[in-house]
Amino acid sequence: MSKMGESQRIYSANPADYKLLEEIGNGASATVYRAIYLPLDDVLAVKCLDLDRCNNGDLESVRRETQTMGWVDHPNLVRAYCSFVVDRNLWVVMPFMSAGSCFHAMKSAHPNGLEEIEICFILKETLTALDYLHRQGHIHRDVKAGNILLDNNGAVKLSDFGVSACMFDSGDRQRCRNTFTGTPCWMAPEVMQAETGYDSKADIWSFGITALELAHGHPPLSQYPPLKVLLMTLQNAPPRLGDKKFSKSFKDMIAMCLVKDPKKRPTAEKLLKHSFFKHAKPPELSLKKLLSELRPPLNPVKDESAQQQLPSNMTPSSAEQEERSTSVYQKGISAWNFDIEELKSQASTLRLDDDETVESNCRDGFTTVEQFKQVLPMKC
Ligand SMILES: Nc1ncnc2c1ncn2[C@@H]1O[C@H](COP(=O)(O)OP(=O)(O)OP(=O)(O)O)[C@@H](O)[C@H]1O
Repeated sequence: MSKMGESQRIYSANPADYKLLEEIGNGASATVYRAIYLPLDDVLAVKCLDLDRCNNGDLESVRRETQTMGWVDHPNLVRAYCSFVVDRNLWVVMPFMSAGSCFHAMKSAHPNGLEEIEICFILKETLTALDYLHRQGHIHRDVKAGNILLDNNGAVKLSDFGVSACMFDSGDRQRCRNTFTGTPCWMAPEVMQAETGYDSKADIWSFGITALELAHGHPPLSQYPPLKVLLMTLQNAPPRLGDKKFSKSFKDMIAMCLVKDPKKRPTAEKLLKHSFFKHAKPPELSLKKLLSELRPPLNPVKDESAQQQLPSNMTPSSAEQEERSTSVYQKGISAWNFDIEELKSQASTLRLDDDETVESNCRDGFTTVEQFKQVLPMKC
């Protein structure tokens, strides 16, 4: 299924036309490589999914991701130029985002978060992508800094449609989904409660959490285990941005996203009109400094050509260390997508008198283990 690229170029479905270079990313389901499309000498990214490692549910998510990536046509969304099967792998060909993800930007240069001017531009572009997706009847369901990609020209694109969902499934407009997915720190309260269902407003909550992640370098509650994140999200007041260094309009915009009742959250379209986004500066003013500070998001350990491109101030051992800490952080978060059964079994073995989490949550409102278990999703 070869397709026209953004630049009106056609990319073939012949693997011999692509030369895979170094690894640039590694997610729960795939490895992403920088690659050259030999007929045009174009640099691209190729996501390789090992189909043998996928069970039926994963295959469905792969099918959805490639399908969504194929039809999206928006400057702030990563689209698939084409996809095809090579041996037991699915290759998805897409534009190469040379500066990597916002998660990578924070880990490599700004562990305590980005500047407001940078965040404002990145969020405005991301929200524009969400507005487009929602108008098409789609929910992204995994909005987070790790899925917001940057290139060295200041382009911002939302990626990873592995868990995105269509609200028009089965031909009917299905406004509410009731499948449990997403990652706990960014997950809206209504998504955690499987029986209530959710819609595109769940992305607005995740967007608010992503704003806090960009401001602090990590999302709220990231220090807690998944089960505790679920419970605290449901029971505690929504997180807020408190730091004096940020503007009132930024704090107010986040507060509008992080309202527990989804009906009271604004749509992406309405949120784009918030005064915070009126201050967004073009990338040459907002992202120039950040982009100049970033190391290329290449895998320095496994690939010699990648190692040659490391800046002189980054020794292989510090690069290795960063890679290790990054992969632990990413796994700790992304793997949660697939750990719902594990969470349920954890909950079933918990006893009120021997678990601090349950005890504290009972103090905060839950009175029985049964009540506590009811917050856990029944579907996944
Ligand atoms: N087009 C691209 N250009 C540059 N880097 C990319 C591109 N696509 C993905 N990456 C990098 O690869 C990483 C993993 O990609 P992706 O998130 O698509 O994989 P995944 O297996 O779906 O991840 P997850 O664990 O979030 O489900 C991203 O975080 C990003 O750093």
